[in-house]
Amino acid sequence: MAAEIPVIDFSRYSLAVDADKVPDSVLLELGQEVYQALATAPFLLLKNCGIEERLVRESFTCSRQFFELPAEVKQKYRRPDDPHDDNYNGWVGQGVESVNPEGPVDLKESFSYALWMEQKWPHEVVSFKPTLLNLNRQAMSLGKRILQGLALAMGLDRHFFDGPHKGAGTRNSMTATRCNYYPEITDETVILPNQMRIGEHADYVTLTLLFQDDQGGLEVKTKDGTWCPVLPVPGTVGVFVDLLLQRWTADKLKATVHRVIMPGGKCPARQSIIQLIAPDDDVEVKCVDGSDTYEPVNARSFVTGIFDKTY
Ligand SMILES: O=C(O)CCC(=O)C(=O)O
Ligand SMILES: [Fe+2]
Repeated sequence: MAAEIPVIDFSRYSLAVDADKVPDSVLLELGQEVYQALATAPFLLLKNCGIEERLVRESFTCSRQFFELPAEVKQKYRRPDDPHDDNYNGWVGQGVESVNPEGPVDLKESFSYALWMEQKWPHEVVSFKPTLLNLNRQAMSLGKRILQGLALAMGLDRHFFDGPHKGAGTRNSMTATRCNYYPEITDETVILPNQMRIGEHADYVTLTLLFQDDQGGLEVKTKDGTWCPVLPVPGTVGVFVDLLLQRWTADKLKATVHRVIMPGGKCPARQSIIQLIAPDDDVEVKCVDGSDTYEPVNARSFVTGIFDKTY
């Protein structure tokens, strides 16, 4: 089953390589590999992306230290209740979110942040802010490079997606990083029927990059509707297609439907960190093939429309 998840070597356009020195012909080949993989499999893993392993490990450590703080401390960094708040970032405690509105609440906590965010950084974990901002910067650059490869593979200009994402890291973009913490289960009798660590959903922006620890539990839905486990592969970054990229590509790439299941019985905590790559708030997303598969939508309204249903 796990063999269905392709692993692609991204070293030709890794962050360690000067982007200007990589000609379109080289990027096209790599972009086609990524595009073909995403057009057939629901998800892929990239290796040799140039994001330092040590940084990923340190990010998990800081994030865990934050989640282990008492709830009254984490409350200071709560995400606002209103999804229309333009700084819709911060801590979300357990039992609040249900990414699948039809399912029970997710058994997780999260902390989301963006590069421009000035307040709400937990000072209790000293290296939290610098470490996680460093990961956010590198993940945003990687996301941009993946989109450049996909643009060439789609017959577009290499920089087609650069413009609509130029505000990433500013207040005009919903591009954000989310640290997820799925607590240890010590008493499985408290788990509700069908309760997940995170219920079935697709992410709602352009692309999502995933860093996960070694616990497993992530599953992606294949085209025939079966669930495929994504076994953790150290040193790789996962790539999900999100709902706005599905609209842009007029269904040539389909959004990755995914969930994190409960391993069953007592189990240790699990951690993941995702980088959401979102178009700027004022971008109109319309099918690049000129078809009317989807009506053009404003990126911000599309996403807040989903928040209204989910949270
Ligand atoms: O924890 C994971 O592996 C996935 C997290 C996820 O799907 C999300 O935060 O949207
Ligand atoms: Fe997700």
